[in-house]
Amino acid sequence: MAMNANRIWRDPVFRLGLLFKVALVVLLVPQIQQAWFVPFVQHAIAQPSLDPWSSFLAAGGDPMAYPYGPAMLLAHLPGTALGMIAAALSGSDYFTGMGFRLGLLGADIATLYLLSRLWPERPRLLLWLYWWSPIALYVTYWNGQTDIVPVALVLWSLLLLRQYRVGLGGVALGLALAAKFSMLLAAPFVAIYLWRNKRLRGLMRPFAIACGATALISVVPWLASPGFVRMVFGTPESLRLFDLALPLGNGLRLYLTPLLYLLAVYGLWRLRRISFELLIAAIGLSFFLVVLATPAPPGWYLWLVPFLVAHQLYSDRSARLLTGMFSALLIGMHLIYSSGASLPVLGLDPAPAIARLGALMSPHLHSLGYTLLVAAGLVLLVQMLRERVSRNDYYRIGQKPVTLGIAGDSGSGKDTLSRALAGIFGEHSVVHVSGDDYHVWDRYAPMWKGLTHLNPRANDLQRFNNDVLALMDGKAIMCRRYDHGAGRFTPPTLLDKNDVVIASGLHALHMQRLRERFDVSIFLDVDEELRRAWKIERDVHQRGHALATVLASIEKRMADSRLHIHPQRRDAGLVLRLAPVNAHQLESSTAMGQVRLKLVALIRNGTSHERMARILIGICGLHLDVQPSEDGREVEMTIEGEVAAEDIAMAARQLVPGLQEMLDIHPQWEDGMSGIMQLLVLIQIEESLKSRIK
Ligand SMILES: Nc1ncnc2c1ncn2[C@@H]1O[C@H](COP(=O)(O)OP(=O)(O)O)[C@@H](O)[C@H]1O
Ligand SMILES: O=C(COP(=O)(O)O)[C@H](O)[C@H](O)COP(=O)(O)O
Repeated sequence: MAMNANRIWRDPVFRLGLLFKVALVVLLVPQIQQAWFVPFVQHAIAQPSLDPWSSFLAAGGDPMAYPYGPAMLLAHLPGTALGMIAAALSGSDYFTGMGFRLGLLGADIATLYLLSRLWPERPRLLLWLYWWSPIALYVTYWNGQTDIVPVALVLWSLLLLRQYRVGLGGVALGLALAAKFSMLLAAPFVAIYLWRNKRLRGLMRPFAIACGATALISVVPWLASPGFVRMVFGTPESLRLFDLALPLGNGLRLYLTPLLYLLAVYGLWRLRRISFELLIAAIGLSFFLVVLATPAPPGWYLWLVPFLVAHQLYSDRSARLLTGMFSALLIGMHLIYSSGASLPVLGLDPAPAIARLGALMSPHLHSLGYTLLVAAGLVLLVQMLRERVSRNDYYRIGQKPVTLGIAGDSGSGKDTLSRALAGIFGEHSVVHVSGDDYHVWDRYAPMWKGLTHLNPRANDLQRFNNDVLALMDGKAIMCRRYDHGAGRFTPPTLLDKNDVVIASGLHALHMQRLRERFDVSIFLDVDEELRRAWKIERDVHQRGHALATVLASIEKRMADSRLHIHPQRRDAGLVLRLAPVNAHQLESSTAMGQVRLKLVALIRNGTSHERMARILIGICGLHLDVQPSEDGREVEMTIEGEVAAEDIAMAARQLVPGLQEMLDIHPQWEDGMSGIMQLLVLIQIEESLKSRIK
């Protein structure tokens, strides 16, 4: 990512833009900076005080001069101080304003850098869309607003959030709030994003503490200052949120902007899981709603620019056309009706000519122009809603749980694979239903003299299927557990819905109605000698059975295994067969964990295996033998070799990048064939989710 940032600095489009912006900094003197912002910051430097707001008012300053918090002042100090030094050396106060504007150029460059880190794929297009953005050029350099500072801080916070650096991310958002309180509009969306993603829920507290503490430390000390309260809280700007209101009689008014904003917050809350991309879309849409629903000052439109850039980066030409139209209408309107800049170095001041043009515009024409602007904005907002949300892959797949069915004989590794998969999604996001919990009787029932556990009649498969289908539909179930230690059932407990449903059991793929609903159906077809060795090891040492009992049970179950368990193999989308590389290892006294295994994977859904094979060989250093079927609908891969968990993680980033946000923030990847099975299941999940989108 940093490489793209370096590419940006070297790009002629950046360098030309920088030259152009330096020229604007030198030549343009925005009225609001000259009349308000610069005198305030200059006073804060020349007359240092812990309460610059009261000090400025006491010196006869304009109460409208600086409606911003301490963080904004902090951002303006360096440039302005430099400018004041240059002014003192040169005897021309012009440099003070230039220093102030250089500070804004710095925030502008920081914003470009942050955008290049957030969306690194197309750096050249990003330069055209942001660095030459007409709205950004107009708001920051012609109108002279300083919203670029809080916008940069919000983007910094979002980038840190995506990197899970929530402490610093909270501080950044707290500083954005302390620069301009309106940035509070973004906070509910960030909170919902952290809360709705179980993998991120634990990050919410540190983020909120860091953000709240920073905002409080940055603002509370000045709440006792009458000057601060008057200049920062008393501004008419924040009251614009209430301008759009429906009169309901008796002085009662329905405020539409807060209403629309709250509906946007609720809309995000309704989503099950929210990707970072959806978070960005939601914040951008809410800013857009607020800006369109109020007679927003030009600075508020700058809040939209990063989100319009993201929209244009990932949409087609129509998004750029619509954004261009919206920008032209916005700038056309505000050039006439908002303050601008003069060019004293060139002896130019377009203000009188613009005022004359404004005088020609009747209120009707002004309203017509504003209506056109809002109409273009609404069309753009609807396009963003459609393309950034409704068509968002994550949005379309994320609203239903991912469901996995794992069947196999006793001791074939169903629970082990279930635990390994829960390790990469995070236990917090997985609900696991085991077929053992649906045995009709406990270990001591006399029925087991006649029936084996492998007989479907010894299991309440109807309830198993209904419960799994309920979880697939996002409903909670009541379920008892079979305790293999005691051989008894535990009392039923509530099993809540979750993002990933894993249903493992002897008969998990037995019922067609259920089998067809799984995103991935897996059959563990372990080498028989290996399975016996595993089962004996486990049943004797973990479940307390006598060796003779286990051996007798294995023999007794052979018929039912062939009759009821193995037929499920033909219905599985993914058949995984673990076998010892050297069969004699099982005969010798090799410890179970030392037996080197190979994996034969039969993949039935026509997954393109070429890239997978390349990465398993290239990144994981494995030996592969790939046998596609004649019709290309199946492929059998024999995988051998040693592979470390970190290589599995790297392969996953390459093979299933789209699933990264579904995994835990610290996925527990496994070494060896277990890790390969984790990877193969993820690949099948992605294939299945793609079919959901079609
Ligand atoms: N991939 C694997 N590698 C090594 N040992 C395994 C693997 N899968 C399962 N085992 C071992 O086999 C035994 C049975 O596994 P388990 O998951 O309980 O099977 P099941 O749930 O199908 O009855 C366990 O003791 C486990 O340690
Ligand atoms: O065959 C199985 C199924 O479990 P699994 O597929 O996990 O082997 C077990 O023997 C029964 O659940 C009884 O358990 P226990 O023998 O503990 O009473």
